[in-house]
Amino acid sequence: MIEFINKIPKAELHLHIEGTLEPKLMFELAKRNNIKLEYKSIKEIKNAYNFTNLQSFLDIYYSGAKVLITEQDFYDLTFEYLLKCKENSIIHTEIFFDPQTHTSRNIEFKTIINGITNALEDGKNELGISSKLIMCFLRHLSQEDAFKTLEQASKFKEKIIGIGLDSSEIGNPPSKFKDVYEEAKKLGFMLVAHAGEEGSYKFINDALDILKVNRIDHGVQAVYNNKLMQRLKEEQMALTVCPLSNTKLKVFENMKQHTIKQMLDFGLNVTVNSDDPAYFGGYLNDNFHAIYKNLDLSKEDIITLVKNSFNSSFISKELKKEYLKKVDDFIAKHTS
Ligand SMILES: Nc1ncnc2[nH]cnc12
Ligand SMILES: [Zn+2]
Repeated sequence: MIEFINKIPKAELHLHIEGTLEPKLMFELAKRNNIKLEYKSIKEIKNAYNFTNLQSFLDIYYSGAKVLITEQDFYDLTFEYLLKCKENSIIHTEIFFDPQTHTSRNIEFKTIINGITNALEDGKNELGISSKLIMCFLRHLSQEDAFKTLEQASKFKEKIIGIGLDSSEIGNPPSKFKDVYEEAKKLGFMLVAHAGEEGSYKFINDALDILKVNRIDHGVQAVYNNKLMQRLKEEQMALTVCPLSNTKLKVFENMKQHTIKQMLDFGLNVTVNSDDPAYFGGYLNDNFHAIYKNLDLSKEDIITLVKNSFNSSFISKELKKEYLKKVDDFIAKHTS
């Protein structure tokens, strides 16, 4: 089964590109850009990745991102992730980026987006991996700041498929960003938002009702409300669940406590994703291995999760059909 998991063609829908910054590249970029890191070795960095909750991670994650300065840095970061996609049999990926993390350090918007999208183009041509880019607003900042970021993005509209919302969930409800989401929708962006990661399940309802999102990122708190579970099932709302992230950030004490199998059995449209793999100890296949081993998933469960990812992606109907056929062909070849 591990071989089947490793090789089945997959889509990833919840991945922060800044969260793929491996300690080795962090050191290289720090050296290249003459930046002094707080850590003396890769081992020391890895030891610091001992999180107690979302905020304890975010502090370290934003600090790590300071080594990203030039277009080449963003290119290298992104291309390195695409090589991981190849290793993980990911044939389509939808990537988040956090422009405010960088523009607040006086890095130009065009430096960030050109570095990332040039790598994505090369990833398509050289590795055969298709991709979409989703711009996230940092929810600990103001809606006014989000509006400024939306304005900066307008010149690059054709490179960005959608808008997302991330960072510290508690204390920063979806309602804070109602107007900017309304504007983004008018401009034609797809809409997603982190909701119900460690914040209340009510934020999931709010992301749906107030922000009008097309997908929910995480959404694992939904299991605490039957009415919401029923709604998510009826709407077949996509939930981009990130198992290793959830255990690393103590949303669940350990993988045996994770509710993804319960959500799947209830009939929810759940997908598996890696969130910030360089910080959480594993890429997409590692996430699949962890839930497979700890939650007694069947082969059918794995197939459903994989198909859900393609069905919930923002690619065209034609490409969806093509990719789902690849999945079916793979299954046929590996079931006999
Ligand atoms: N898991 C996560 N939740 C909220 N914001 C994030 N930014 C990067 N990873 C995140
Ligand atoms: Zn995330």
